[in-house]
Amino acid sequence: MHDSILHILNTTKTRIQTFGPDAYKKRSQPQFRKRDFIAAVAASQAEGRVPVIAEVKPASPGKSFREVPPSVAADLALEMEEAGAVAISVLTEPGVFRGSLENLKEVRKTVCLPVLRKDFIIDRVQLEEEGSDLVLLIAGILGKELGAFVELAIEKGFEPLVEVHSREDLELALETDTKIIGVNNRNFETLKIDLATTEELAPLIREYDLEHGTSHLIISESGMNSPSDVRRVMLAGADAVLIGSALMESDSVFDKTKEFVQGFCWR
Ligand SMILES: O=P(O)(O)OC[C@@H](O)[C@@H](O)c1c[nH]c2ccccc12
Repeated sequence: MHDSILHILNTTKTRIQTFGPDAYKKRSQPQFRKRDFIAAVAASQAEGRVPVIAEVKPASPGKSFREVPPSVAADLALEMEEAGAVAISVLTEPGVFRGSLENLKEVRKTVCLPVLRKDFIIDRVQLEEEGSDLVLLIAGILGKELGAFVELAIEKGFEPLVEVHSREDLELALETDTKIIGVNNRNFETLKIDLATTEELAPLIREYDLEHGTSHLIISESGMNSPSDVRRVMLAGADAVLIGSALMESDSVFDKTKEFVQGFCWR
């Protein structure tokens, strides 16, 4: 693991210990009607759009994009929605990524799209926090506990998105009940991007599904800067893409999102 990721895991652990489980209000079920991400992806494809999950990301390791208080998060998400994004991802990790649960809450109140909570979930108590439609669970971090976290997430009313980066991660993911697998093109040890990660893993997921009569939605995550990057991962078998930095760095989040959404016809 890269130092910045280890730092995040440590501070997350400390935060949970400091505030203690009592600080987390139990989510009353059903908390709200979950927005159907899988249906949204199908609708987007049927309309000829590229399904883009657009990410509200104030910063990333070693890089700061912009100050994002909740009102700005909501405005950005609205621009993304109006430009045709299929869902919004909101960073809630408060240290390195400078996200917040307030941003998540404000975004979900403002847009009609499904919302993904992007964080480092390492403790069950985090699944009692602010609601979202989808929650990210990272196979490389949860390891053998992944299956139990997927079950709990489902029980709590979230749609899990299990993130993988290697064949070992993928094996763990395929043993769980997740319907959505995110292939992260960024290596958590070096933080380097390689879109070939999707080219390697997406076909393995397709093969698995054919053999087992199952069906997984594949999201290619990280490192896409242009419609041609998106084309590459879609041709490799991704159903949708997750883009943060390229949008946050642009002068117009609306225009940039639109560029990706309208990108090309891949069929
Ligand atoms: O900014 P990018 O390269 O477009 O990447 C977005 C998203 O994939 C990335 O933020 C991400 C993927 N997995 C994560 C896990 C935690 C925090 C962040 C992430």
